[in-house]
Amino acid sequence: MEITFDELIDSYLATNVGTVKNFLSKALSAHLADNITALYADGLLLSAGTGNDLLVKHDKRIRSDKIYWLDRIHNNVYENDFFDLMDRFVKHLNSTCYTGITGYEFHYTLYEKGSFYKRHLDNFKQNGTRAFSMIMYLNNEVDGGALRIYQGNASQDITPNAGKSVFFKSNELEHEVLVTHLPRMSITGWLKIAG
Ligand SMILES: O=C(O)CCC(=O)C(=O)O
Ligand SMILES: [Fe+2]
Repeated sequence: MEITFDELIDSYLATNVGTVKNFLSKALSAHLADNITALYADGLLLSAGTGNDLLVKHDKRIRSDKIYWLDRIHNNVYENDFFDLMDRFVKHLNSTCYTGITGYEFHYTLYEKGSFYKRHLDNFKQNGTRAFSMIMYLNNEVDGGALRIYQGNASQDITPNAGKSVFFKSNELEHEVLVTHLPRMSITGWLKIAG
């Protein structure tokens, strides 16, 4: 069993914000970064929306990242390694914390230089199906682009280094992505409970 799983869960239980370095191996994060770079070069990344799926807005004043949804159907060997890792993590989380996660969704995210995502909650509905937010960073070089997470009057900044993962409850913690001065790459997703 990956020790990073327990480190991520323990830090979540202690502070409401789980973080762990090397959730993704160096090799896997490098391959995933290559994939997102290729998708970007091919023009396959889309402007991300906000709000629910029925009413997707593309408001560049709120967020300016670009995304690409991951799916096992794409049959990419590294993306499937990522999904295998997530399957092991969800199984471990459910068996140790009785979280009842039944699904997930993940997308690649690219913040071009100058991009950001203003303060928000990932799940603003009482009964939304997004239970936990989870982000894995793919960048070797970082300049700006911290993830700022708010709790009460306090906030903490998380530097988006390659391999690091962040994990928190989707309907509890407001957060924002500060302006990045270099391209910033990640996989962003949600662990879901039945709706
Ligand atoms: O990339 C991050 O650090 C956070 C992204 C985020 O908040 C989101 O996509 O909802
Ligand atoms: Fe978010």
